[in-house]
Amino acid sequence: MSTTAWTREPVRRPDAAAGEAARLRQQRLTKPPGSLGRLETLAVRLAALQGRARPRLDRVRIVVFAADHGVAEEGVSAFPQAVTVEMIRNFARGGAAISVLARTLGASLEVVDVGAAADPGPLPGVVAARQGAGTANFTRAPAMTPGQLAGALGAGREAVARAREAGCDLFVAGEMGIANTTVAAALTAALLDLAPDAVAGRGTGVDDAGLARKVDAIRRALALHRAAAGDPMEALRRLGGFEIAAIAGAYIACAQAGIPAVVDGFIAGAAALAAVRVRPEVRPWLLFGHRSAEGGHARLLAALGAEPVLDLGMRLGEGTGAAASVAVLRLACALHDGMATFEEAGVSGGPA
Ligand SMILES: O=C(O)c1ccc[n+]([C@@H]2O[C@H](COP(=O)([O-])O)[C@@H](O)[C@H]2O)c1
Ligand SMILES: Cc1cc2nc[nH]c2cc1C
Repeated sequence: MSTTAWTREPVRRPDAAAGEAARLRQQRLTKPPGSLGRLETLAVRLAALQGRARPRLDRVRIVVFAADHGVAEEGVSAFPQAVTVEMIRNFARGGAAISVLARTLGASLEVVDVGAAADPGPLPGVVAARQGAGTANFTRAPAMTPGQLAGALGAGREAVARAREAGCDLFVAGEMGIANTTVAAALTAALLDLAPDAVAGRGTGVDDAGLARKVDAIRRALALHRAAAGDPMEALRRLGGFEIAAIAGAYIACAQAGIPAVVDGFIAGAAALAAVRVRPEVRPWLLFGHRSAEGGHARLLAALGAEPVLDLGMRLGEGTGAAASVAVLRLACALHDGMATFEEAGVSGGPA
């Protein structure tokens, strides 16, 4: 039987010397100091995380974790639950937004079924790590049993192990799960002690009545699981979801393996919050790809002290916002690696 003991194993520390070497190189490149703004600091950060003065993003791994949620029966989504498994098939056929972004970036894409309500059966590029046919409705019971939580966290860890084996400069976790904005909002509210209406948004596009049902479902769930709020692992078990726990597990495993991860939108952000609350040393390994349009994401980012790379009004999930940011991160690395120094170019006014 799987356990969560591995989540307490040591986490790597970023390489301060590689970061400092990258910072000094940035000062010598042919531009006024700081003029490339965050393209400079992102390259320096990636250098420290990858332990090399010239970071590279040649091998990007994207993993979409998919699962269903018992709370969907409360009428909190604009779409039916069947969309989760239908989208798993769409990922497998290469027709989803993240499929296009992965192809365009030359990134490898894997899908992990952590527990959609319907079993899609064997599909190319889809790993079955099913913990059940969706979680329990958390307005009535804990979302997961301890065994399911351990299995879901382990599914994330195993995805990182496969990524590492394939060679991985950067890990992107995406998610797919009808009703998971309700789950992410409940978890965020519990971990940040916020009111349900401060974190609930329209998700896939619920109307006013749907939003009211969502706020009410979160309110009832927080009341039922009140005692777990101070224990992030228990909050994740009671108020989380299979794909959210898998992503939290993946972030912890990335920090243990020394692989930087780019966090996607609101749902991945809630997983990041849970991972950081369980293991605060995970935080330096996380870059934040974008600010989602979903209500609540801005507060979540603020609580994590995170400044996202992009703000494009996206709210799709699947890892799409993080994947879009990879293009910018690659530009940061290319500038850092390819620009001439003042000395090389014979340009005056460089550092002494
Ligand atoms: O990533 C985000 O910020 C985001 C914001 C809104 C919706 N989503 C996606 O939409 C689905 C959840 O929306 P909902 O309305 O069913 O809770 C799920 O599959 C997510 O990937 C994702
Ligand atoms: C079609 C569709 C695609 C998605 N991708 C992520 N969440 C989604 C939700 C819906 C409804």
